Amino acid sequence: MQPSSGKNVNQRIARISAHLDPPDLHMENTASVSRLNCRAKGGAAGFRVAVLGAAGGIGQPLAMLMKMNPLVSVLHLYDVVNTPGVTSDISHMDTGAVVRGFLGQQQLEEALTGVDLVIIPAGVPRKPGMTRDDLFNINAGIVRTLSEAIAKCCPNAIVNVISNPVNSTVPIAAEVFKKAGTFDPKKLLGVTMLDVVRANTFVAEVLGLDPRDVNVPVVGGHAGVTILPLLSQVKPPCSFTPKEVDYLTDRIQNGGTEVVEAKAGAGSATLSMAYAAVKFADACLRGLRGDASVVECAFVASQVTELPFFASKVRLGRIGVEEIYPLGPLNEYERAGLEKAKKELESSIQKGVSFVRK
Ligand SMILES: NC(=O)C1=CN([C@@H]2O[C@H](COP(=O)(O)OP(=O)(O)OC[C@H]3O[C@@H](n4cnc5c(N)ncnc54)[C@H](O)[C@@H]3O)[C@@H](O)[C@H]2O)C=CC1
Ligand SMILES: O=C([O-])CC(=O)C(=O)O
Repeated sequence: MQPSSGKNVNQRIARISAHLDPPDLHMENTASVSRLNCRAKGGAAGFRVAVLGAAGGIGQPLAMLMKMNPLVSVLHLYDVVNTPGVTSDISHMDTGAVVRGFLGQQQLEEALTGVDLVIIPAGVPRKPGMTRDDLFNINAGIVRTLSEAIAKCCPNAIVNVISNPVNSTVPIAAEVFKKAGTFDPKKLLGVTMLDVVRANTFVAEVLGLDPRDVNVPVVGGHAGVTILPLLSQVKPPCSFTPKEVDYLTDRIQNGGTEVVEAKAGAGSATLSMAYAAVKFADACLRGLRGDASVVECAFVASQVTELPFFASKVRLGRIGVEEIYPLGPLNEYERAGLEKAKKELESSIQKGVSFVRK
């Protein structure tokens, strides 16, 4: 019995292998990967996406949700630690995207080659008592290194920057791309979607609505007073008392700190951020596919104000950011908030620029 059952198994493997493309070389580097971890024929058509920092608190659920996205055909998971395990785990999900893992700096370029969208949640998160700017010293260097590799390996990809402080890391990426001669302002986007997601949730609570029916534009940047919700432009149209405006503005601006404090040293928002990142990445991919009227808020190179970068509503299309919308009519409260936001943003942007130019 023994020899014949072994033979049957081998025949079965041979039959399955005949339906598979050549083995995925990247995966062969990982621990328990067999010949069967190859790309199945008939895998979904779609976009190629890389997640840099894929083994982290945001990276893992983000990778899982991207594996569930029908617009994704190939998902590259890169980190400096633990990608073999995360890749093996996620690759068992019976969704269309093929998952490949890349571990360590020596595999970074391979992870980036040929991708359409790069999502960057790599870097350290806050602990209670820290500001996002306190992360600059570590995360600036990480984003610079990753951006250099992007400029080299996938200069035409759309780049979604999540790593904090976003107000500085986006200018850092822009400077790296400028140095490399690859900067395309339409393709570099700082992810501020979590501010919109929070604003929709908190406003819906106050109004007694389903958050899915609420849309709050949040402009400026992604830290404290630079996060400027435009409560006068909420859809559906509504009004708030001055007390509600104060409460909502404060809660939206400090939503990140609320989570940092609740996690008490164990990091910052990861699950809601992964959700927001995937919502935003999906919008970028729908734009790339050619869908009409894909509009989201993002921190981009902009002429909406006198600052070189600013978050506002943008229309996403085949080439990335196809249109940046003006802020629209602001009330007095929002105009005062805008002045405060610009002051802080200016120095955060300059700090990022100087980091690369120094
Ligand atoms: N834009 C936004 O709205 C938000 C941004 N963030 C930021 O996202 C970043 C990541 O947060 P978490 O996932 O919670 O942190 P984490 O520490 O759980 O994960 C970060 C991951 O990055 C990896 N990493 C470190 N250096 C790397 C490098 N050179 N190349 C590739 N990967 C590298 C680490 O190994 C780790 O797996 C933080 O900077 C955090 O402040 C967090 C929440 C919201
Ligand atoms: O607050 C943090 O450090 C993480 C973050 O950006 C957010 O949750 O909005």
